[in-house]
Amino acid sequence: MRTAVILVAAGRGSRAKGPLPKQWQALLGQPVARWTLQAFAHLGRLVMVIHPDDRALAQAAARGLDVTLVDGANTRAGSVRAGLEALAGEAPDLVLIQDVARPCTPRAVIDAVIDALDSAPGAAPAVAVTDALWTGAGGKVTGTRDREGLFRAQTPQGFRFDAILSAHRAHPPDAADDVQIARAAGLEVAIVAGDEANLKITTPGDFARAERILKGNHMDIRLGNGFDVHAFEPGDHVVLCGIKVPHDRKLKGHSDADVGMHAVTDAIYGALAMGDIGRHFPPSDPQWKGAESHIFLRHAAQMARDMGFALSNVDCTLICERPKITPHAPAMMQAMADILGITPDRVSIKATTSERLGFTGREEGIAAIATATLVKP
Ligand SMILES: Nc1ccn([C@@H]2O[C@H](COP(=O)(O)OP(=O)(O)OP(=O)(O)O)[C@@H](O)[C@H]2O)c(=O)n1
Ligand SMILES: C[C@](O)(CO)[C@H](O)COP(=O)(O)O
Repeated sequence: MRTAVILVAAGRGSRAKGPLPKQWQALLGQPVARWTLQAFAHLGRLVMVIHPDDRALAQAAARGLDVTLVDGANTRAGSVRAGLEALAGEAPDLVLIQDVARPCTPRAVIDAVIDALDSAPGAAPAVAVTDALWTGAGGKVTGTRDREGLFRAQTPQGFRFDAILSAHRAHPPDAADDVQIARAAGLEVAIVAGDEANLKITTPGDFARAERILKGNHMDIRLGNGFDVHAFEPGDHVVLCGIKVPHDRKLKGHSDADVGMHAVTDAIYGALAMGDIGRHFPPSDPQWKGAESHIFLRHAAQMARDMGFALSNVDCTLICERPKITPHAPAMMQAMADILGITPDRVSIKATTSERLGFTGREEGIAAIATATLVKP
């Protein structure tokens, strides 16, 4: 089935106020219209109907996406008709008609509309009215209405293309939506499950609601990796992931030379795209000479929190022939968790040998590789 999408964007957004029509105003850093276009881009054929004065704004919002711009009319129905006429030559099988002012339409709603068109000429999402309904005048309740069987209509409203084109051509351009026009032409319209998240930005407060919804849809997940190596020198213990482990040599480096903790610290900085330990604690600066490694790790974890991230997990592999790590791993996980401010079940410390190959195989030093996951809800 060839499916086209008409996104109506020719309104003036008078109720939403602001310096520009609502569809061109910014929502989390990009125009409202761009969010809506992105939600439908997978369907391939996009026609956006605009006010002729808004062409530059529309081009900016659609940059990099394949969108045909068509001039609209002074009613919503007139704008939809302009979009339908622009598609008449190519006659797709199905058309979805979407308010560009609905930037949070979930993919499940779009899919449900398309699926319902297998068995009906029209389909549209709606949410059942759950509040009591009143009439009112002069600030007073003047009556009540039965809410049974009432729905709040949403978009996209989907139709077999030929049927809705004929219906629009036969109807004056004054209808509230395309379902009204379809029904006037005798087309059956199936109701599919809408979503409270599928709000239409109508008044100024709706921008903040839409931002909250989009933030929820777009959890920010960051991964970082870290790698470190320290050489052995004469000594009687090593410090690994915060734990003193008896050994016949020690690791060379400032202070505790905790190679595992350094790798985890760099993984966190990496996830934040904030460089590495050397950037925050330059070895050339005397105040950091001999600094203990937990200072670095605490700093990275605090920086993540300050940037709004929760540390979801860290995973560190120590690469050495000796000492044996496994007996100490539970204590290491607890020590790292305490410094990171997370529970030990989110910290993994494990080890491998390098099969006696390379510098770790010759027991010249220990290497560590680590991964960290940060999440901003
Ligand atoms: N002449 C019109 C009027 C509306 N629309 C579009 O239809 C959708 C739903 O309309 P509405 O929310 O009422 O938008 P506006 O007409 O812009 O808002 P207002 O009534 O507050 O001015 C919007 O995406 C709007 O851009 C359109 O393409 N052409
Ligand atoms: C089509 C529509 O979104 C269905 O709810 C709505 O009717 C269009 O917006 P308006 O505020 O009624 O113009």
